[in-house]
Amino acid sequence: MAPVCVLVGVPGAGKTTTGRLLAERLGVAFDDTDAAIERTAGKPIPEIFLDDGEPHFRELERAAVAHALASFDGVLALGGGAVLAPETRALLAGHPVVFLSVELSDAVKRVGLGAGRPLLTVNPRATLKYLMDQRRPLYREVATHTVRTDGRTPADVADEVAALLGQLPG
Ligand SMILES: Nc1ncnc2c1ncn2[C@@H]1O[C@H](COP(=O)(O)OP(=O)(O)OP(=O)(O)O)[C@@H](O)[C@H]1O
Ligand SMILES: O=C(O)C1=C[C@@H](O)[C@@H](O)[C@H](O)C1
Ligand SMILES: [Mg+2]
Repeated sequence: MAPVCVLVGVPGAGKTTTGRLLAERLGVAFDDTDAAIERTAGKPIPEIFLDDGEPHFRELERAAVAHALASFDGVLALGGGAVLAPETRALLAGHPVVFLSVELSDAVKRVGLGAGRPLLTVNPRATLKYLMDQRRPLYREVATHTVRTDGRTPADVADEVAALLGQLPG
């Protein structure tokens, strides 16, 4: 069993929003490693960061991604920072991975004040720029496809991803 599609990208790329729409279109389940971590930990991500720290969150994230890649057969959205882990990048090889790209200006509009996103509570614009610069090469490394999302609706993005998946072998 393996996901039909794995979505990666920075916060605000639209992984959750587009992923849900894509799963509907494909008639498969949707899951989000952020939601899986919250189910396991029994508390929201901002609380995990506060109570246990980011390194503990990253441990939970590595385990959640590994579990989902081995056992989930729908559309899977990864947390924005999941690709930071070399083990996760290695596990993604061989999966259909779509990098949802977004420019800083659209991402800033989409995340607003960063509510619910513990890394973005102070100066979301500067932090997003840092995260994008740090992670863009990692998203590109794991991606089999890249889809631009700037100025496009989630439905339009989901349609393009669905079309790309139709071209994947097997
Ligand atoms: N293509 C789009 N156009 C406009 N708004 C969008 C688009 N995609 C997502 N949004 C909006 O941007 C916000 C963030 O989207 P979403 O939560 O799906 O991002 P994400 O990639 O899952 O972020 P995170 O990594 O923090 O989980 C939501 O309010 C969503 O409605
Ligand atoms: O970009 C990140 O590092 C994060 C993104 C979210 O999806 C969550 O996984 C968490 O808030 C950390
Ligand atoms: Mg999300």
